[in-house]
Amino acid sequence: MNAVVQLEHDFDHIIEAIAGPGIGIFPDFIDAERVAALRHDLATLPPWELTPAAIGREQHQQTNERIRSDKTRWIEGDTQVQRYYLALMASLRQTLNRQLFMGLKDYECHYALYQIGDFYKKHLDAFRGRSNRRLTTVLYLNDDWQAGDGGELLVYPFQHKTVLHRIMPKAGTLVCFLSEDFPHEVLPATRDRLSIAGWFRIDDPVAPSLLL
Ligand SMILES: O=C(O)CCC(=O)C(=O)O
Ligand SMILES: [Fe+2]
Repeated sequence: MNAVVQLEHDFDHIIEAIAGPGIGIFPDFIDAERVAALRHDLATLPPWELTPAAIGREQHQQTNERIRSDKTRWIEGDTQVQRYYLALMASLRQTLNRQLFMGLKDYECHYALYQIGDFYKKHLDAFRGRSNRRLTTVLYLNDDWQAGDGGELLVYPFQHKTVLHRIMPKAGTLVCFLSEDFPHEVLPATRDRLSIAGWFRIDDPVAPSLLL
């Protein structure tokens, strides 16, 4: 049984979460060995390949260190473990399309490095009718993360100020949510915080949203 098939089982929980509340948190989504390989892949990138992250729409990207201060690098399948992760997400995309008719056309993702004190202020990943990002995924790569290390992802219900989820960025945990529906922010940490943020996209941003 290969790894992708092995993880099919976990997709059931993702499907249920997206069809239900629109968000799910999945500890141990990826085995420790593969998480370690991804972490190593990111940690050994030449430093100049990690660049200040951009915000805004694709055509009008700008960096704004008041909103976010992490550094990112797109994952394009340069290494075996990158190809594994992209294949796994391709398989998830097919499952989402088959079971929820989401019409997801592709997936883009990047490594993100938040160094000590880095943050990403409260934001939405997509604005209705103005972005083709439909579903956000974040996979954390941090071994032995402790409560005192900070760096939590805070997720809010749409247009509410109370925190819905407070998520520690522990190795192997995947967070998955509808990009237009959940404002979220990354708190500063006292150690480096490594992750892969990704987005499933549709072709046409003005197409009607999934009706659940
Ligand atoms: O790293 C995280 O927990 C979330 C990152 C994020 O919100 C983003 O890249 O849009
Ligand atoms: Fe985000």
